[in-house]
Amino acid sequence: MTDLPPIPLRRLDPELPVPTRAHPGDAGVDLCTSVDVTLGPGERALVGTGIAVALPVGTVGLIHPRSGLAAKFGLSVVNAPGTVDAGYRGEIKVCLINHDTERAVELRRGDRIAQLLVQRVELVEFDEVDELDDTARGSGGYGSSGGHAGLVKEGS
Ligand SMILES: O=c1ccn([C@H]2C[C@H](O)[C@@H](COP(=O)(O)OP(=O)(O)OP(=O)(O)O)O2)c(=O)[nH]1
Repeated sequence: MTDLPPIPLRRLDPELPVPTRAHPGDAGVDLCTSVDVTLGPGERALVGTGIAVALPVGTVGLIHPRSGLAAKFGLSVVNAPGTVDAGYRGEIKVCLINHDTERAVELRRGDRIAQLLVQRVELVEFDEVDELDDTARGSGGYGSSGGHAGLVKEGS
């Protein structure tokens, strides 16, 4: 359910299906690879999906991995989530990576390899200042709150 109008989509590869949700209410629509590809352990490849879209300004397309392929084969997206800018009209591509250390992943043309989510984004401007306001977190990050034996608190 959205108040955005339907997003224009071109099938650059008419034999591949229009991306759809696996179930009503799913956040993403599945993207297919337009090519056969075998990824050895640790290998990556940029694959086409055969589709191009015209996203409205104020939205972004995010390319996420599919959790089933990630859990079962170690397949992910190198730059997850990939960013599809509203002004982009080229073919959506997915930079896949096989994180498994032993087994190759074989993908066939038409396999659903990733998912595309469309979200609204704030197109903010930035205002350079000399000082930022104080907060409880301050400049703490990168595990500063602990929660794991390997995350040693600064100063301890
Ligand atoms: O997973 C992705 C990521 C990006 N793109 C396309 C759409 C996006 O609008 C464009 C540029 O992506 P990004 O800004 O992430 O790449 P860049 O390396 O900064 O390239 P550029 O200099 O063209 O912005 O490439 C994809 O098809 N798939």
